[in-house]
Amino acid sequence: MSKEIIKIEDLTREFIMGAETVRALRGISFTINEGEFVTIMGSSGSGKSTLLNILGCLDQPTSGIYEIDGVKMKDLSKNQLATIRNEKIGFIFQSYNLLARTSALENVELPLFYNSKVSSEERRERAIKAIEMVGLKDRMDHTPSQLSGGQQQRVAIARSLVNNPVMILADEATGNLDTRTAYEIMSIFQELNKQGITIIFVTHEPDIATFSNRTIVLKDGNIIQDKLNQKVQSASAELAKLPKEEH
Ligand SMILES: Nc1ncnc2c1ncn2[C@@H]1O[C@H](COP(=O)(O)OP(=O)(O)OP(=O)(O)O)[C@@H](O)[C@H]1O
Repeated sequence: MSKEIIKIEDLTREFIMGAETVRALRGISFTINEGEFVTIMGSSGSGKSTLLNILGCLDQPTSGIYEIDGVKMKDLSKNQLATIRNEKIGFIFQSYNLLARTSALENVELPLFYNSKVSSEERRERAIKAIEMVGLKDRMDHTPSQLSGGQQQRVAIARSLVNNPVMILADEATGNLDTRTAYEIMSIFQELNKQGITIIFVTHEPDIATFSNRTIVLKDGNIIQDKLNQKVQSASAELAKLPKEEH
């Protein structure tokens, strides 16, 4: 049986806005096993980003339990949470969040600068390996402005991998990309998932969710659906079906 990596129980998050309380999450519960590829869907304002921020230890719930690998996040200090964020979780955002005047390789090396156990040689080696995994070795000296959107997102994926995270959290990671590029990125995620990395992926797009194994749907801060996808599509197979690009 696979190991439970995430456990959420009766989780709430409220924001006090003057006299009003916004109940962004209203007591949700689920578990995620190691190796799952989960998409989180729901309309605007349903609580997706709030949930992802809590899962990424960027925010604390108002009440309820959040455990990673059996450890309760609310028992940890700020420093311990920062270590978990840096060593266990890879983050990928819609807007790539790369440093502008810095090469792809140096962007990927960045998370390792905070890891005093890693020497500069090892840092470089690991960054090159991560860049290779996303198929960008021939572009590693380019800065973000010299790369396409899809290539920039690959750099961001490589950066998220360099610390060997146990899970990747992605927030609308294909939101700025055309269909072909989005499918290319999804095929990289599927490949990483095959290698055992747990992926939690927030998206608005139902076709993107078909590439994951399980979909959780939020509405007004509640889970209204949580089910395994009966037919998981292969992103590389779907990519091959798209009309050829014209140049
Ligand atoms: N920092 C905050 N302060 C006050 N209210 C907030 C805050 N963050 C989120 N909210 C509110 O919580 C609710 C859920 O927001 P959230 O950003 O999680 O939704 P979402 O599903 O990610 O939406 P979108 O798809 O538009 O990004 C919304 O009503 C939002 O206005």
